[in-house]
Amino acid sequence: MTNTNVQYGDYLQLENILNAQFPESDKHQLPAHDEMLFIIIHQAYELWFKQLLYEVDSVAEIMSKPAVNDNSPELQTVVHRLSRMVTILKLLVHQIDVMETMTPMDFLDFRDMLRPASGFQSWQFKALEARLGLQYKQRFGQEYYISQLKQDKIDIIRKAENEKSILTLLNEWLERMPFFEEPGNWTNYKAVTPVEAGPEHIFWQDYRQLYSGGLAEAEKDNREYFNTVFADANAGGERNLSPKACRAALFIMLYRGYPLLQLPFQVLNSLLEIDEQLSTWRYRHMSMVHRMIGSRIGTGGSTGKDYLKGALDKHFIFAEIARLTSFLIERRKLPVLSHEMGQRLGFQ
Ligand code: HEM
Ligand SMILES: N[C@@H](CC(=O)c1ccccc1NC=O)C(=O)O
Repeated sequence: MTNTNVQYGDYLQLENILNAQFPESDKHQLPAHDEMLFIIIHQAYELWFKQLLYEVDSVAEIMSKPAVNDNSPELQTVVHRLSRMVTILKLLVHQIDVMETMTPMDFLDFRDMLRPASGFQSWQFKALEARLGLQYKQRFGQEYYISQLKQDKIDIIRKAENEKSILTLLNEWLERMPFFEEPGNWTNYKAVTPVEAGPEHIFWQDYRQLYSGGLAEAEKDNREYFNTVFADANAGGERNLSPKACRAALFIMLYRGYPLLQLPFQVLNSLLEIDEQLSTWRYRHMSMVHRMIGSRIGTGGSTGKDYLKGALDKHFIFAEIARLTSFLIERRKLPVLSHEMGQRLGFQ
């Protein structure tokens, strides 16, 4: 056994973190009991943001490798860490309950002393959004984005924006999915609908026709929408996921029962859950803000609740994955894959 003498308090740097609460109300000698809670809650959030960033960075590192094997321990690690992030985010959503034990009148006791501080200055929160894939051009209220930040913190956010985000890495990973380009998987494919020889892959020709056939009259526009999302001719523009990547993601969702597609499905699913938890947090934060300060402007100078509503509506990161559910068809109508493809995906 290694001979050590690590002490609890030293190890956890308790001298530092337990002596890091300095209420403004004390400085002004205008005691406000709830400011201690306000500080500690924010500190707890920032510690968790740090952990989330640590997990995101590690996931990005694994996904940056030229080939992440779909059935490998590496993908297992990605899934495991993404689910950990989901669990942490759920905790962060619940933590709002504790904040809400403070009443608007108790908040007013110290609110004015905080200006211009606000959550706007949480560079870790912004870096987290950026590392996941939220781009500057997509942000609501760009005028506020870095308005309250000092240059060293702006640099941290810019650096996070310039690294390959999880969304970009997801696109690259999906594009590398090999199954459609291996002819042996498709020679014995039995199309359900009449297909013609042509440039479009037999599976997608078949699937497009199956999908169109199942649409209600009022949904006929979805045919065009299908092509917009999946046809190579429509690559580029504002999209983060290419048609090829979208085809791979849809295929994973459709055939997730095959062993080789189980982990990839969980990757997609955890990313959607991360988006959902972040959005739940934004919603709960916004409602809390409305309850706390009504329609007053924020200490950070924004319109307050209205700004937060705009961010809530626009800051979805994995929306292009979420919208793929419009293109699912019933399991019982799914084309049966060839024996060769079945073997390739792991059923013997
Ligand atoms: C009494 C409780 C709170 C109130 C009234 C409140 C209010 C606000 C307001 C008005 C804004 C918009 C910026 C501004 O103009 O000030 C904002 C932004 C923000 N707040 Fe809070 N907040 C509260 C608690 C929290 C907590 C506990 C956190 C946890 C870290 C937090 C994190 C943030 C973040 C990250 C933003 C930026 C959001 C974005 O740009 O999308 N806030 N908050
Ligand atoms: N923006 C809030 C104040 C506030 O919540 C806050 C102030 C200082 C440090 C963190 C804060 N939390 C989140 O915005 C307000 O306008 O009341």
